[in-house]
Amino acid sequence: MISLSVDVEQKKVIIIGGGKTAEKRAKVFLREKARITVVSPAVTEDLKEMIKKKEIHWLNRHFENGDVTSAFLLVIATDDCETNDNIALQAGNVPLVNRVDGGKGGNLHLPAQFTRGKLNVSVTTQGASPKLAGRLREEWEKQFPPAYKDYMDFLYECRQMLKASPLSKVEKEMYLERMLDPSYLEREKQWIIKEEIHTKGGGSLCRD
Ligand SMILES: C[C@@]1(CC(=O)O)c2cc3[nH]c(cc4nc(cc5[nH]c(cc(n2)[C@H]1CCC(=O)O)[C@@](C)(CC(=O)O)[C@@H]5CCC(=O)O)C(CC(=O)O)=C4CCC(=O)O)c(CCC(=O)O)c3CC(=O)O
Ligand SMILES: NC(=O)C1=CN([C@@H]2O[C@H](COP(=O)(O)OP(=O)(O)OC[C@H]3O[C@@H](n4cnc5c(N)ncnc54)[C@H](O)[C@@H]3O)[C@@H](O)[C@H]2O)C=CC1
Repeated sequence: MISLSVDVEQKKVIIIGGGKTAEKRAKVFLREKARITVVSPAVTEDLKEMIKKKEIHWLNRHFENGDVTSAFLLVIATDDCETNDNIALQAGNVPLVNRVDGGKGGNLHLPAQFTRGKLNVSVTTQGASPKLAGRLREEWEKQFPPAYKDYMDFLYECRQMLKASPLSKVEKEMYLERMLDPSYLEREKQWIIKEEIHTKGGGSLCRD
């Protein structure tokens, strides 16, 4: 298995099951602006809230064969292994299948993850120890303070400026390396380097 970043915005995500794990998945995919349908005869309080707010769609019944055909990403999250096996069998043409009980027929795991703007850090143990994945996420979150959000925008902006500049490959490399020094988490230092690149012919400069 390899880790990929997948854009699910406006993509159809179908979640079978309405329990605690289904709720966790619905929250993750809603944050990413997917179009979510939950199929389950019962849903958690939080899912009910999301349904009431029309953030997600609910089919209030048990799974039926054919429910999954239009999914871009399917989450199989009932608490019944045989039902999950049957759903997996129906999902042959679904590109992405997350089977939360770790059984056969899934082709992706949800990693433990966090973001700081454009930075996304995620880790998976492929079912060996979800708890270890969570523990690592907690440790790494501490290493990346909230200031990283703006820092990521700064790195992005500088890289675009460098790409548009007439600087040599070696000089560009030097700037890309220098910006990784932790001191550039400070706004004032960010401004200094941006001005420097701009003076040397690198793209436009916007001060917010
Ligand atoms: C295969 C996978 C599903 C998939 O492919 O998506 C899966 C499967 C199962 N998890 C179970 C249990 C627990 N899962 C967690 C936590 C997380 N589990 C997550 C992912 C995954 N879990 C995928 C593998 C990813 C990997 O290994 O890296 C995380 C990373 C992401 C998320 O789910 O949001 C999230 C941490 C997020 C964070 O902290 O950031 C905890 C700890 C806790 O809740 O504190 C426990 C209790 C302790 C324990 O049991 O270990 C059970 C048994 C259930 C039962 O006993 O009934 C199964 C089924 C089985 O393995 O049989
Ligand atoms: N992080 C993870 O990935 C975790 C995964 N799990 C796994 O997730 C699975 C579900 O666990 P929970 O969410 O805790 O269970 P839960 O008991 O909270 O929810 C199960 C849901 O499935 C629904 N359901 C049952 N039969 C159905 C059917 N035929 N069609 C549609 N919906 C149906 C029920 O109505 C209920 O909403 C378990 O297999 C467990 O092993 C559990 C904990 C963590």
